[in-house]
Amino acid sequence: MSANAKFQEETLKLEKVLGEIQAQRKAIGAPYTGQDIAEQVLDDLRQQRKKRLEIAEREPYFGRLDFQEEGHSEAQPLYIGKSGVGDEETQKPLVIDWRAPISSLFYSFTGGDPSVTYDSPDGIVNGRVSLKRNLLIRESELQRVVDSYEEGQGGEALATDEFLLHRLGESKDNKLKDIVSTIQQEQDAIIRTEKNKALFIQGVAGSGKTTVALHRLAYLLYRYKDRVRAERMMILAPSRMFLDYISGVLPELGVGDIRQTTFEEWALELLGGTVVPESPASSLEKWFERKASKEERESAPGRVKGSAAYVGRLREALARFEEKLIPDDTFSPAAGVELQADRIREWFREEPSDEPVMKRRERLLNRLKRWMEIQLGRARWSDKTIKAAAMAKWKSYSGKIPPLSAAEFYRAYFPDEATYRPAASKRKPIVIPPEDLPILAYIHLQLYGSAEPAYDHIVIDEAQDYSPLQLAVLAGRQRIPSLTVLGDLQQGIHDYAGIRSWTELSDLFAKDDTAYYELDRSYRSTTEIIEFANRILSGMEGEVKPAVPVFRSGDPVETVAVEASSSALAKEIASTIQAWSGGTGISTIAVLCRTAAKSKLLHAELQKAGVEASLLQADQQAYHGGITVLPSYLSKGLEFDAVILADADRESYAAEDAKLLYVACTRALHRLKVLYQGEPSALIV
Ligand SMILES: Nc1ncnc2c1ncn2[C@@H]1O[C@H](COP(=O)(O)OP(=O)(O)OP(=O)(O)O)[C@@H](O)[C@H]1O
Repeated sequence: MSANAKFQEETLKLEKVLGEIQAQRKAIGAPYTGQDIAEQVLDDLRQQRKKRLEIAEREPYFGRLDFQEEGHSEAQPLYIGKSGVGDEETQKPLVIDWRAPISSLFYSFTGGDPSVTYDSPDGIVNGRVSLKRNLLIRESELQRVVDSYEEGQGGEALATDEFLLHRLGESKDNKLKDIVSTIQQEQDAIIRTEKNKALFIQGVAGSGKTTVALHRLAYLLYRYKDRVRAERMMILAPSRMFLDYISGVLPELGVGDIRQTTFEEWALELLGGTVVPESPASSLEKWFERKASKEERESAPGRVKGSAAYVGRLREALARFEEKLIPDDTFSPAAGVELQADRIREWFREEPSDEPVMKRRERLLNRLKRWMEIQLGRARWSDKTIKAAAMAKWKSYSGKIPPLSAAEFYRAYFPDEATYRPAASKRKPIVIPPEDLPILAYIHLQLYGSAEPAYDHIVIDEAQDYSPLQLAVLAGRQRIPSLTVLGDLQQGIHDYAGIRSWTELSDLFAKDDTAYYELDRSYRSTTEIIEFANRILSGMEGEVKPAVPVFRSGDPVETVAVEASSSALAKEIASTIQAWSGGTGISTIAVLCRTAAKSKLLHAELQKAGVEASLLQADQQAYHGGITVLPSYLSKGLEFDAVILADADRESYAAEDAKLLYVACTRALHRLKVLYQGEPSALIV
């Protein structure tokens, strides 16, 4: 069939599907505003469906796979889209949800042998693929039809996926996008991994970790409909700004209501406003605005206090506390009415051991109250004086089992290590160093538990910056381990608090409960940029894994010496920005400096040179796109069409700064320019 005929065929198909979607959408009326609760619930579902149909109307599907199931006489064309749409009359699927078992064929089939199998809820299904077609539909218009496999046409899928390259070549705005139409085989395997695993993903910069984790959440909600709820899922990311950057992906995948927060916010909420951390900006400054030695980073409080060994010490202290909780005193609410300490201890042990300590304490005290009521008998209990005296005894006994707060507990059991000052008053929060926050969260959960239900699934992004303690705190909020933990050790610029190897985290789980994947293909940057970044990696200590580029060629990376004056630097940057902005498909540009202080100076200098740029700082809530000046350590996780590294000199990026320089360079999609004044960093020569 000619390309024209294919286009015609697909145009007709699209008209038919759009007609059906529109009819279904129109049949759902305006939102219900009445008081009937049952009707409200039903309408909520209807409105959710309407939203999905609206998304589907813009782009109903992106792929077609012609599949002949074993035992069937002919191949069926399957259209795959972001959500499934059925023909209301025939009840047959018009569009199949990308998360459906059969859709996995679209992602896993890359040509070669057309005999394929996929896992369905009823078992393995065998069959043959005769066509794999990509369709680009934008705003309900068919724009491109590209076959990546057609039976009898050579047999091999195109070596480089034209569709993928087209997508990667596009310029980016200030938000991460979904990738349903071009999910790659190795990414699909991660997305579809079974729910009950602590899944660890080590992936090079730009390998799609964040994107894949978000798609996995959408998949789990679809696959485990009956067991998983969006309200019981959580995404943890390093900052509010990063959360804003990824905020568009889930709604586009038809997923709402998932809690998206940072570990810090989550833990502070858990502790109910009793503590506040020292400013995070000042802690970043401590590690990035001046050089910290290797020894300093290695023995940093975050490393020591976040280690698995420290979790062990906390656990042991909590066990000691519990052991000694019941005092040796006899409880005697009235003359001749006594309960020995051993008996009370027995009662305490009878409380369910999976309940937090303080809940058990409360139940025990209530039991004592009931006991004393029975022992005193109705006549004496109704005597006000006797009752008041007994209650006073009960109160004084309760006071011997004090309900310690987490902060009080840590001070009592680790007096040399809890360096914060006690609260000035009950209403004032205690100011704590950042490394104590996970400790207090851990203690609080053991003592008091949480009012929230357990989490069905937790995603932790940039997990190389997490300590074993932080992960232990989170895992404690699940009944069964179900986590997606992703990061890149090669980008571990916060190693003063994070890990050196994934086993530090995975060792917290039973072997059978864990799964580990590596992603080494990088989709973000051009081959030239990836090769440049890989050279920086090779200067790093220990085992390094270079990123493998998808073959997408761009302009060479330029390394330019600039005259040693701030105005010369600003002039060079201004002219680069001007050249790049001239219709080369570049809309976001980052100018990266080694520190926040330098970024501020350069930003002012650029303004003088007539460049309209925004300055991005540590406490920022959102990244707005356009031209941005920021310190390189804040660029982690983000991406820009083009990056200018303003100060790649020997002093700014010494050998131990390889990770930071790697992060900075791998933010660029299409263009990278590296400037230095004086001697260039040894990492780039
Ligand atoms: N299969 C894919 N199809 C199209 N684009 C993709 C694909 N996989 C990843 N990308 C793109 O690559 C870029 C990097 O993705 P993402 O930010 O998720 O990677 P990451 O591994 O989390 O990166 P980093 O660790 O460097 O922050 C994004 O622009 C994303 O859209």
